Amino acid sequence: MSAASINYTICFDRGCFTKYELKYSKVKKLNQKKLTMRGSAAVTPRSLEIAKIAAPNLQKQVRIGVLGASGYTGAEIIRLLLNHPYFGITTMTAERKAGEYIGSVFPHLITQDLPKMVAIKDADFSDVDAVFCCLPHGTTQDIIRDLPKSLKIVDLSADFRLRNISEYEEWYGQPHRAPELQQEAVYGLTEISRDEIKNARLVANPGCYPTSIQLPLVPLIKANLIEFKNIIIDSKSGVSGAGRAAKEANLYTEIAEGIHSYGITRHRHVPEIEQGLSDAADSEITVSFTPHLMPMSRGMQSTIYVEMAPGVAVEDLYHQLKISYEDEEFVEVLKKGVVPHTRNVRGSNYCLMNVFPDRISGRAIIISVIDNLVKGASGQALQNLNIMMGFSENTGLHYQPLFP
Ligand SMILES: NC(=O)C1=CN([C@@H]2O[C@H](COP(=O)(O)OP(=O)(O)OC[C@H]3O[C@@H](n4cnc5c(N)ncnc54)[C@H](OP(=O)(O)O)[C@@H]3O)[C@@H](O)[C@H]2O)C=CC1
Ligand SMILES: CC(=O)N[C@@H](CCC(=O)OP(=O)(O)O)C(=O)O
Repeated sequence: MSAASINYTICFDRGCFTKYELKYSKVKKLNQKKLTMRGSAAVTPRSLEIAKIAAPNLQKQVRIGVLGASGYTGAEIIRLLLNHPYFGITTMTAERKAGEYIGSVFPHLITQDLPKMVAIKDADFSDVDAVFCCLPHGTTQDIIRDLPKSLKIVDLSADFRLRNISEYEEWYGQPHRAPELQQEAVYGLTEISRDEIKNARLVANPGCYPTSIQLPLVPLIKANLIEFKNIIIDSKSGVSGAGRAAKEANLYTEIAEGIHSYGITRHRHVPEIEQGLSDAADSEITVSFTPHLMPMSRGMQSTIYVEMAPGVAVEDLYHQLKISYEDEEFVEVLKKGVVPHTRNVRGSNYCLMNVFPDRISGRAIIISVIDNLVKGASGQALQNLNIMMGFSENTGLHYQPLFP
């Protein structure tokens, strides 16, 4: 920028266009979906104003599609993307809510100018570089199979998480219809697999429970600090984990003022957790896993009971977690004795964890907390796409937890 003039670029996506056209007479409405203006202007209050608006838009160089924008993880990725300097939303899809604007489905987004949601069959992927696929598992395989091969994809569903197709079919109760894509998919537990994620076209974003469980256990298993048997995991989730589609079991009266277990011994995250832990151990690990539903909208805690390897003390587990995550922005091993609370990660991409001695000698209790919709879904998905597109991993993820 010279002292006398200022370079500006204005890149208007559909929806944003009219707003700025009214505001800045320099911008002529063209009959285009997208208009990019470049030039220079004398430094005046107006040109500075244009540049201020233009700078972030200029940089929105990656065009994003959100499939399943009308669901909880879709809404959450939109919330995060709206503050992302390089990713701009050009396409959004819905099923029942197709034809509606996001603000009518999610009023907390009503102030945002975003494209109308369309049915997937009507979506135009010609102006999309990457998609977040926020669709129910089972539906995702067919849809991803038909997307242009040039697209980078982060799939939030479980469809491509299990390498073993027959295991998928057993736990999800349906045939896998895109096994060839499964071979290509990279399991996207960011802190553990970022080197593979960098070169991936299709990333299978981990489940929320498996994220909260593998983050603390993988480093301890890799360091041989815990026994590979008798791992007991007790997890608790907020109700948004079940998605937005109406279900009787998720009515306020069924959830409020109580807590209950579900999926005992047969929850579909068991094979995903065991796959990750077995990879870390390089031998087969089985776990006891029981999820619970909590009367809160978002948040997740996993309490994990382990046996330490002979001669290992709780301090060794703590030290290992500390050194494993000392350079990680989104995983925080708390000070000794501090108990992680789900309320301290709400709305953020953080995982907080700590390890405590059990009163039974030789055993330890690990606690980790995440926001199921952020680190457990959309936040981690954004972390992964940042890596896939060559941006700094934390871009657009500087949200501090909400309080209260
Ligand atoms: N909620 C969570 O905490 C987490 C969820 N996930 C996974 O992310 C995915 C999305 O979850 P979530 O956002 O909670 O789910 P929701 O039920 O809230 O949203 C599902 C979305 O998919 C759309 N949809 C439903 N059926 C179809 C179909 N047949 N074809 C095309 N679109 C369809 C819905 O559109 P419409 O509403 O318009 O019908 C909606 O936009 C799931 O696979 C889930 O398991 C992963 C980690 C955590
Ligand atoms: C509370 C609740 O119902 N949670 C969901 C898990 C969350 C989720 O969406 O699972 P994926 O990450 O595999 O998609 C469940 O138990 O099936």
